[in-house]
Amino acid sequence: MTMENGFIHTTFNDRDETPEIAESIKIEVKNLDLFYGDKQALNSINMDVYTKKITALIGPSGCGKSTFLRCINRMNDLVPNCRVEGFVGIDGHDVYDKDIDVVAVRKRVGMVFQQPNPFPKSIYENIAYAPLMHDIVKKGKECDELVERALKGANLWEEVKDKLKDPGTALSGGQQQRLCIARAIAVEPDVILMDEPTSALDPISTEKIENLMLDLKKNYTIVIVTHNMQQAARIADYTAFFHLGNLIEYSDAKTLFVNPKEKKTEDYITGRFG
Ligand SMILES: Nc1ncnc2c1ncn2[C@@H]1O[C@H](COP(=O)(O)OP(=O)(O)OP(=O)(O)O)[C@@H](O)[C@H]1O
Repeated sequence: MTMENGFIHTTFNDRDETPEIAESIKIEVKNLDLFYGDKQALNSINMDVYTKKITALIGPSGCGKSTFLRCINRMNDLVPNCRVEGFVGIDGHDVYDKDIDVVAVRKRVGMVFQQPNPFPKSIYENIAYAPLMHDIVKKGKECDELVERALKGANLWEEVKDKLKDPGTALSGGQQQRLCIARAIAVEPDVILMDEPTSALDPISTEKIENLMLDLKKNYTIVIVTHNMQQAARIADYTAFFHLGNLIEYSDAKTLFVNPKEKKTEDYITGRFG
């Protein structure tokens, strides 16, 4: 389908014409405020993220997309002077509950970053390290099978099956990013967060990752930050537009791109600012 606003000429990929009526909620965000020191970076965000869907976060630089993404697995805990108020729930469990095991949260919520960041270890060890540490598998056959499964799940197996002992860092950028995705799915998360996962990649590697995301959403809930609106239109089921720390509009992707309700959203997607 061709976009009607004249700016993005793309087709919507693999998505129903009308969204399902009753989606199940995987992540519930209520009245979320975030401060870096005195500076408020997120203002009372309310948003439900739906199970086994791709949700894209878009908006101009500095609007809070990455900050919001990092709230979901508490990566912002690692930032000094960062304070979070409000509720982030995964399957109804408060991620910021004082008794919650943060390591367990990060195991359920995997993350893939802008720059592929394989460990300085072999391809095999990149995948096996966390599952062995978390006692998900035992060394040997069980672990070998998991490594194969994760690499197949990330559409990388055929390219690396004969060189599993080679360093992960020796792969191409696109292969390294798929290795990082394989590493994320190896611990069997529910949610995968992706922070501009293709911005460092060439168009062919980008297409492979986008196709991979469409495969992965059969099993995982995916939230992706992207600067690339065409990418959001191609792959996302839902899209959220942020501006200056506010969630301006959130809807199924088709509505947001073709028939946005807010003037600010329309101005952004038609290239008037940002
Ligand atoms: N560690 C930090 N300490 C202080 N301020 C920060 C920190 N990280 C982000 N910010 C500020 O918070 C705001 C939101 O930043 P964030 O990186 O979340 O935006 P973004 O929409 O992801 O931007 P970009 O698209 O450029 O990555 C910005 O004003 C930024 O300067």
